Amino acid sequence: MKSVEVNFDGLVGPTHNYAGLSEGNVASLSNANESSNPKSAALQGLKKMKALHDMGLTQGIFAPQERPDIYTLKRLGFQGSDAQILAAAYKTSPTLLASCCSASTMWTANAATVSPSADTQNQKVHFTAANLANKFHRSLEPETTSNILSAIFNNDDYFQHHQHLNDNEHFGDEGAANHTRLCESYGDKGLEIFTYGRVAFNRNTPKPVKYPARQTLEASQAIARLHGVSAENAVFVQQNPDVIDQGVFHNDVIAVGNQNVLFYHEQAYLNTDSFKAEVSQKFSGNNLHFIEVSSEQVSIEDAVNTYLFNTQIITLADNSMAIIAPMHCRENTQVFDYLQSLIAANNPINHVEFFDVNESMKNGGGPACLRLRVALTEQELTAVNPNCLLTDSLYLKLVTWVNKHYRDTLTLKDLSDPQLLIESRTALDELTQLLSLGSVYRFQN
Ligand SMILES: NCCC[C@H](NC(=O)CCC(=O)O)C(=O)O
Repeated sequence: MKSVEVNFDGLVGPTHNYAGLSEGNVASLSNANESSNPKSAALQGLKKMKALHDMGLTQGIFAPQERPDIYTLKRLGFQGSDAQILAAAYKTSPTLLASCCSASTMWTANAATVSPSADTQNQKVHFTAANLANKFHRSLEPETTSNILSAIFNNDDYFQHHQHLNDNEHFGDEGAANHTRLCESYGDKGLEIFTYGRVAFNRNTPKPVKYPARQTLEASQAIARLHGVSAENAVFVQQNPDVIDQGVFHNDVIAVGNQNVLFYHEQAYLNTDSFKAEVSQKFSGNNLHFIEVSSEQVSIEDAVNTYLFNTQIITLADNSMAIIAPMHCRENTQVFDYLQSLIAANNPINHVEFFDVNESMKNGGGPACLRLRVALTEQELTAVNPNCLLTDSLYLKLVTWVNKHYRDTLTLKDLSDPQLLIESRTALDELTQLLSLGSVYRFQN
């Protein structure tokens, strides 16, 4: 049966801001406290979605979450009216308030891990929301993420949803940012590659020294077990701790796969040779392409600054592949030249398109961070909530919706403005109607 890969892009929420919350993420720290432009951020994201839709891909939309997260502030002891809670939280700790206002759910590569039905024992598509336990602001996401996943993939015959892993760093799970899948075509049984940063239950194994390793082996193994992915169809590989210490906080900052292509930096993995041997042995399709980029071609620093590997590799209707890159890759001469040589060389990638997703990049999120890939058979696709799939008319409605509700500048001080809370809830309430999501947010119950 024909299958497609659908990208579900995170719609940027109305409180998008730069708070410097992500230690180990170079862009997040270096842009801390700058003022943001939520309206442009959301429109940039929508433009990318529309462009991929126009290229013939099926494009999905993943709703943002309710922020400010008043419930978390109440749980942490703030009391009174919403306005009093926001004011007191800002006075106590602007960083705490910013954490409860982050629009970080836009990076849907961290929303969940997805195993397509071809890979799983019961032949259903499996979803596990990521617990994102390493960062407080991101640990607020999984419950609503699960609500949204259930509202999009709402059919037990085809879709199975699992509770996020235990909220503890031993099972730190960052979702699809550390998971990629190789396959011949999307409907074939694939090889799922789980990349982890450290082993939680064994202290004597390598790990980064400067920055946190967010994903553990134990979490990756639990996901594979829950999803019913067999050992022959899974590879567990450790990320090179040295590159985590240079700002590669997720594996998708340094590697990306699509079908029979794995595009990665030579320093991405800890034991590259044994990893490649295992992948070659377990990959059941033909013509596997390892596209390995050397440090001489592109340094780790340039990879982190331009997000060369946080690109999307997509398959077009004629079966050729295109690479969807951020503008930073065009502006850096060495990376731009490398990309020209990549598309000219003998491999399936023949085109490159550059996109301005700068508002997201300034928080360390490139094109690949903004999307969650879900490979679906034609039949499964008909079971997906149709209002979460982009059409020309939905695109126009969403652009109008953003222009109506979003601010074009936001500073950390603005996060304590009670009017922002009202604006966000009004916008999200309208959005749940546009996307037919039902009541996925707490304020709606
Ligand atoms: N996959 C890309 C994730 C980027 C995300 N950045 C942030 O949360 C930055 C938020 C801030 O600093 O305001 C992170 O590091 O998890």
